[in-house]
Amino acid sequence: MHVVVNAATSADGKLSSRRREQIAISGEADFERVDRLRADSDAVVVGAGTVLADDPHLTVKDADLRDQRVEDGEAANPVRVVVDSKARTPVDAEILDDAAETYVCVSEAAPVDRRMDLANRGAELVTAGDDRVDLLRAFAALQEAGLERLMVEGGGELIFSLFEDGLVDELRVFVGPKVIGGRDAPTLADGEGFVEDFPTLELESVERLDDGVLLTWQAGGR
Ligand SMILES: NC(=O)C1=CN([C@@H]2O[C@H](COP(=O)(O)OP(=O)(O)OC[C@H]3O[C@@H](n4cnc5c(N)ncnc54)[C@H](O)[C@@H]3O)[C@@H](O)[C@H]2O)C=CC1
Ligand SMILES: Nc1nc(O)c(N)c(N[C@@H]2O[C@H](COP(=O)(O)O)[C@@H](O)[C@H]2O)n1
Repeated sequence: MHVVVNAATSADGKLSSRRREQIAISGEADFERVDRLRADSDAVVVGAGTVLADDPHLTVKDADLRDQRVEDGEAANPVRVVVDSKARTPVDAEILDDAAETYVCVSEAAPVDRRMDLANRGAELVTAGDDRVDLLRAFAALQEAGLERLMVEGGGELIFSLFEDGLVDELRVFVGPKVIGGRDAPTLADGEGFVEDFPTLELESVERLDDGVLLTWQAGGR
């Protein structure tokens, strides 16, 4: 399995504002790059916080890229995955439409009726962990289901946990020309934060894109 974390941050490292509303940080060229990365992935993964905040669709926007996937024998869109400990994903969420298959990874603490609602909406449920999703087990289940190339789009809580569990192979960050600010605004890696054994990265490339910069790092675990 190969896990790429992709995100866009403001110049001051925020994923969005303290209101947690979706903000277009990427420009046109970066959104096109993200679309190509989605098209090259088996699954696009987000946390429940991102679903609740953004109601994303997580599909490939360019019809030519979708056609190419179908020509290659794949579904038009990659599988969508939500990491959602308490099964809070709304049943009318965009990611539960029929544009692609959707997996919801829940913990044992997720209420049974919520799990049933999601299953009735066609979601494939993966249960791993007691109070919160055990990412190592959940990702192993995704791999068993044939999902090898994973793209994680956020948000900050999920990205931190993936680094904590040593699950990140590559980090791609578009740093855009905005200052968002705010101590409560989400950053690239939130969670508890590290105080030692900081994950280290190896810089692979730096590319000017739109009015920002794309940084590509290889992640070496902890
Ligand atoms: N600029 C960008 O590229 C992106 C920005 N965003 C922004 O990020 C914000 C959402 O991020 P967050 O609030 O951090 O939520 P998040 O998307 O990281 O989801 C956190 C949730 O994931 C679930 N979860 C289950 N197991 C977990 C585990 N082991 N570790 C961590 N989480 C686990 C929990 O339900 C938790 O509440 C929104 O404001 C959204 O707009 C989100 C994605 C990309
Ligand atoms: N790459 C990137 N740049 C930005 O500026 C962003 N705000 C995001 N957000 C992510 O994209 C998701 C929306 O996807 P759909 O357009 O609905 O398919 C959003 O939920 C974030 O994960 N990404």
